[in-house]
Amino acid sequence: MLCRIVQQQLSDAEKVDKQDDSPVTVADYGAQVLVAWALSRVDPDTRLSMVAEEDSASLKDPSGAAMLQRITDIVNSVVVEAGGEPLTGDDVIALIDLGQSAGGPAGRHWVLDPIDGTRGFVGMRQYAVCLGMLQDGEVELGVLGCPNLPQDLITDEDGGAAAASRSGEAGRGCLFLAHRGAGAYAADLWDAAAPLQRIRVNDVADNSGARFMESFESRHSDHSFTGQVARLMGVTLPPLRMDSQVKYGLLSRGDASIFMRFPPPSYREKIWDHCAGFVIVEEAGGRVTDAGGARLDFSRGRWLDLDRGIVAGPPRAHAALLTAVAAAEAARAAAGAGSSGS
Ligand SMILES: Nc1ncnc2c1ncn2[C@@H]1O[C@H](COP(=O)(O)O)[C@@H](OP(=O)(O)O)[C@H]1O
Ligand SMILES: [Mg+2]
Ligand SMILES: [Mg+2]
Ligand SMILES: [Mg+2]
Repeated sequence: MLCRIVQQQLSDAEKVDKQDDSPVTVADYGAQVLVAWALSRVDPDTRLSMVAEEDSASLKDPSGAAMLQRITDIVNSVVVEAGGEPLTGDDVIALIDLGQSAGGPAGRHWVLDPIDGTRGFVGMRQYAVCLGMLQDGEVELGVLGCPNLPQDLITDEDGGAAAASRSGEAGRGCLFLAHRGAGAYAADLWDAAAPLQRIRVNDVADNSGARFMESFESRHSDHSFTGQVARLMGVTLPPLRMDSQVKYGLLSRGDASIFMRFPPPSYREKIWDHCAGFVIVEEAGGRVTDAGGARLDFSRGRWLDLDRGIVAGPPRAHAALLTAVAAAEAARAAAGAGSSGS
């Protein structure tokens, strides 16, 4: 709800000042504080170990005082409504700092991306609040809150209308959740009493009918390489380009059957960008691996160690993906060798 309020304010303010991206900062921090606050409240006697994206350094600086006040105010509007005591600025900093855990293979760690898809949030597109739970190195729980995502299957060819945000519009707002061994589910994000619906990946028999997903931002994933892989797989539909882990939700629900992410070689993936989505896809019957076929390993701390990129899909499509990636790389290497020799 906090994120939805801020995104709405952002769309109103956009007409005034396009350069001011401080509202998104308020929402990133605000969501991180609220999740840490809610988890601490459930289990007040245990100090949470949390691996989260945001840190409080800039808020501790005197120049961050006004921002800290804005965050505290908006967080308190939600805390008070939930029956809690208002938080002070120091409480807010302490809750943000819970997110500095190093994670690792032992014990319980909550993994949080308070707003995944920040570019989508600012651009009035898709974003997600993403929370996972690691227990002794394995992802046991995952939750994705997707305020702008259509509740119905996406049927338009390129998903363009679905990718764009319709904040507050009826039929938008999905919650995806999974508990290892107990399946993956979807529900109406705005209705806590809504029934959970079991979801499954869609293992299409013929890739020509498959839809593939990738980042909206070409800086985050090489669109030309993924297009080449899709062609080699026989995919004919245009890509569905969306921000954030909503893509893992859509894969789990069967809106699309192929997910690819090939960032620049120097980029290191963070665990909070994939943790919640990973267990949801696996519990929906899918696979999520690096381009070499190794299952993602969240037990190594705040980062993932990957071979090139990430590919995901139902078992049959996933196997076809690994083959096509290898073929696309071989073709690229051959073309590179050819051009350097000429
Ligand atoms: N050059 C890059 N390559 C790959 N991922 C990047 C990137 N720069 C940022 N990202 C990550 O991509 C995430 C968004 O994923 P997607 O591309 O699927 O929308 C960002 O999460 P945040 O928005 O939480 O910062 C960020 O962590
Ligand atoms: Mg992220
Ligand atoms: Mg984020
Ligand atoms: Mg970020």
